[in-house]
Amino acid sequence: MKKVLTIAGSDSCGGAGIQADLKTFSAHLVYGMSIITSVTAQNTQGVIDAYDLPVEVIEKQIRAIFNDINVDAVKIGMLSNSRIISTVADLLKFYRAKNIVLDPVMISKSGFKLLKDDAISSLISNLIPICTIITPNIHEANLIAQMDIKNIDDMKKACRIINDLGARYVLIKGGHLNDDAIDVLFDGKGYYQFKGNRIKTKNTHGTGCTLSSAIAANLAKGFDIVESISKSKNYIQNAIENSFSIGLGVGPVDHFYEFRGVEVIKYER
Ligand SMILES: Nc1ncnc2c1ncn2[C@@H]1O[C@H](COP(=O)(O)OP(=O)(O)OP(=O)(O)O)[C@@H](O)[C@H]1O
Ligand SMILES: Cc1ncc(CO)c(N)n1
Repeated sequence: MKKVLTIAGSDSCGGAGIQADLKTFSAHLVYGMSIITSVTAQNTQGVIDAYDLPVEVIEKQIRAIFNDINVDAVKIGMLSNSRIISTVADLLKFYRAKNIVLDPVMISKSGFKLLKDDAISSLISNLIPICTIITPNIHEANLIAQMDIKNIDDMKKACRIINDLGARYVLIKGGHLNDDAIDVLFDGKGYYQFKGNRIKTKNTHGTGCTLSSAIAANLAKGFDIVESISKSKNYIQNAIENSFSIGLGVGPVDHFYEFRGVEVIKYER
């Protein structure tokens, strides 16, 4: 059984963060583990508050896992301040963690800052150089590459800039542009486009968390980077197509659509 670790924040309503990551791992039939960095109070209408765990507690969780278990892939989500970022980076380096998928979470869909403004430079200098792949959305890519991305050509330019900062693979997600949901990968040499059809729904809570966790699960299973992204893009496309409402605001995607097939075996008495 492949073992995948998420280092991220808790989302009380279960659509994003640690909860989305663990659901995604389960749906990919890998064994999921979690390091909680922050506890958020949030629902489908937004993030109400966030409480960061002390770095000592985060460090103890990471040491507990790596001192005992061989981790096949790591997904990094919400790390809210520069002390947490440098602690996580130092420990992942120390334990020689492999297949690190960095989702540089910065701001929630409702506008709550999940990363302090002054921590972006720490994310760039500490985490980008050690990750296997970084998966920013347009807004995050703008801040990291200092650009104003408007189209696919701009996405390509930003990919190259972020690759120069030390990320081996860069996947910029086009969910926030208009038209099709096209994600662009740069592998240091060339570009790949992963094209999804834009689905008209408000229920897209946790799409970024889900995509990055799926990539980590697929890398753990041994697929190469392009195959891992391609499978994960299919997974998120189906998960959004089957998304649903659970409250008044932005609902979650369906991690387990594949398990909801039509029942073919009935019983008789
Ligand atoms: N309406 C949509 N239809 C189809 N695909 C979508 C849609 N919205 C987002 N996606 C896809 O979902 C994935 C996540 O992208 P997105 O840009 O939403 O991430 P994000 O902003 O980091 O998400 P999060 O809200 O979790 O922070 C990408 O593959 C993107 O193309
Ligand atoms: C804890 C958490 N991580 C990530 C996101 C993504 O937006 C969120 N809303 N909450």
